[in-house]
Amino acid sequence: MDAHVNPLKPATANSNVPSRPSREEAEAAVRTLIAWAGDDPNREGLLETPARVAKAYGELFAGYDLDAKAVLSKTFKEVGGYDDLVLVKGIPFYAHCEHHMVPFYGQAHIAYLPHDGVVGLSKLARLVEVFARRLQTQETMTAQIIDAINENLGPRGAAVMLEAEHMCMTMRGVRAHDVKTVTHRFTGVFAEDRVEQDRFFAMVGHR
Ligand SMILES: Nc1nc2c(ncn2[C@@H]2O[C@H](COP(=O)(O)OP(=O)(O)OP(=O)(O)O)[C@@H](O)[C@H]2O)c(=O)[nH]1
Ligand SMILES: [Zn+2]
Repeated sequence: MDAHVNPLKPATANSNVPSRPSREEAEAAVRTLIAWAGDDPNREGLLETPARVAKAYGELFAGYDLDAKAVLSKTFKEVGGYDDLVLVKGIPFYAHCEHHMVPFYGQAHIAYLPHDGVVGLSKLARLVEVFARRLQTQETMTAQIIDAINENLGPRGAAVMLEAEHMCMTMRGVRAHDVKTVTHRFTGVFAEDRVEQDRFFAMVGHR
């Protein structure tokens, strides 16, 4: 998926904030953080780092320039009358927690019960990218994914589960290793029917 992300997005493309600082300002901020960490931004090994970090941010936070509606715009109706559950499980994602700006990463499992056609399977993985490549909480990301599915596909039901490890809990802070945070949300038939929920959990393989 990374190959489709533009690492050099223009500084003006974000509609969520009034304006972005220039690339030069972003690089200066990185130099400040290097000095704040205790190193010398002028030593040889760090000279190009601000430029690399700015470029990396273009990739890691590309989600601000991605649009869920565009990702889910194309559907297919010719599926032989198939209208049962579609589950795409184990979609890997890397996000950054909005509290510490360090990664949390794991897998997303997305299911829906089609109403009027199905969406290309890759689009569900792309949808995860739209929201993962931002400053996030796991709860917000879970809600945003299912809201986008409901708004754009109008399914009879949808289910989203995220399982993630938060590096702000492992490499700093409480240093609780191997802790997984699980969030899930059900809407439509999945919210109303425990049998559908259990089917989702069983198919995801969640114990
Ligand atoms: N609910 C939720 N909390 C998160 C997420 N990512 C990080 N956090 C938590 O955000 C909280 C921020 O707590 P604060 O007390 O403001 O910050 P802090 O002093 O750095 O907290 P510690 O991590 O406990 O050292 C921490 O408990 C994190 O574990 C997330 O996706 N969802
Ligand atoms: Zn955090």
